[in-house]
Amino acid sequence: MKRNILITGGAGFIGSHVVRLFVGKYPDYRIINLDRLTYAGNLANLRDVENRPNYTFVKGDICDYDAMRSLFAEYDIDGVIHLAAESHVDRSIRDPFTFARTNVMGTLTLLQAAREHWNGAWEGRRFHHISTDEVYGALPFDGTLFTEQTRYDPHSPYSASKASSDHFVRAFHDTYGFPAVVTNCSNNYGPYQFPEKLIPLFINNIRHEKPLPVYGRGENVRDWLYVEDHARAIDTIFHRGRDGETYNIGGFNEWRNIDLIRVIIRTVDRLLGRPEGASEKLITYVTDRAGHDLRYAIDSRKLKEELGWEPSLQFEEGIEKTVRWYLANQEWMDDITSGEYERYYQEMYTGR
Ligand SMILES: Cc1cn([C@H]2C[C@H](O)[C@@H](COP(=O)(O)OP(=O)(O)O[C@H]3O[C@H](CO)[C@@H](O)[C@H](O)[C@H]3O)O2)c(=O)[nH]c1=O
Repeated sequence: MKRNILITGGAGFIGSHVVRLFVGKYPDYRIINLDRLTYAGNLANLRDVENRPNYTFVKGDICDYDAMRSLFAEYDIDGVIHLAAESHVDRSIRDPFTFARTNVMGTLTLLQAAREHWNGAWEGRRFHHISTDEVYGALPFDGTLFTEQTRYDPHSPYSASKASSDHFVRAFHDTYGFPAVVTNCSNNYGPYQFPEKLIPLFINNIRHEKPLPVYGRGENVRDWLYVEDHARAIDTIFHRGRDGETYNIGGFNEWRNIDLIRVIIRTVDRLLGRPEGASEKLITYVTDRAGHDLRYAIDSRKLKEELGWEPSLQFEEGIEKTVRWYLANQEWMDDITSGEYERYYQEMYTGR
């Protein structure tokens, strides 16, 4: 079947994996990647697909209503996978306006453009909104999990903006019958992640023997999922999920930050031929993140039971692959860690 699918934020970390999967797996689909190319958007993430005949890149801003209307008309878009977002919690603490603009107004703008273009003919159309488990707030260390019924309780400006965007998507479904689905995923890791996030930041710092800034006492817990498994879940839900539903996506793979950091240190040291534990000395406990959520853990049984998806990669294998990728792609890392990044890094971590 021929389809015209708009993927927003396709030059970002998760977006680039979704674009790669769809371009390769669905030669009959036309994949339009819309990205504003902010600091985190990088066309180098898509070098291997940029010349494929079913792939088109468009530089643009999801907040630009006229541009979005023209885009829907020009490509006669019938499906949207919306990943474009500001995603880094620490940045949201310093600059909440940007998060409200992109994540809330950007999502609303896209919803309106899609609603206008589809004009009530919902059959065969779909708006898949990609969100986060952070909207659910924080869990204690008691084994409980976020389910699709968990009440929203966001704490950071980032998660507040994502929660708001999720509410707009559901409001469009409930008010207009708009064909939307929402997914909330846990922490992703893998190739092409911007090195402000824990795993690529620490791999790069270990390589350069720079301090590893552990927030607080390193006791916060996150659930980690390999990014290609997330992309497969999106493929499954985009095609077979039910309108108006929410699906949680997670790895059933909880790690305390400090334990995860030790695994990364061991893996990088081994692959660089350094003595075991040599880089442990780089661990530096720093001031905690304001409002730092203690624990995220997600129950993705609904997705497994209804649609048969489950993570395919064991964490040990995923981390090994990820570390190897960053060490083998130092040029990619060097390109994005020059200029503006260096200023951000200094501001963020000097004297923290
Ligand atoms: C960057 C950094 C992070 N941390 C801690 C904070 C968190 O407890 C944990 C992971 O941090 P981050 O990599 O920033 O990810 P986190 O805040 O959990 O949020 C991620 O995961 C979310 C899904 O849970 C996504 O919605 C977000 O977009 C994504 O950024 O490591 C440190 O201890 N030191 C650091 O330098």
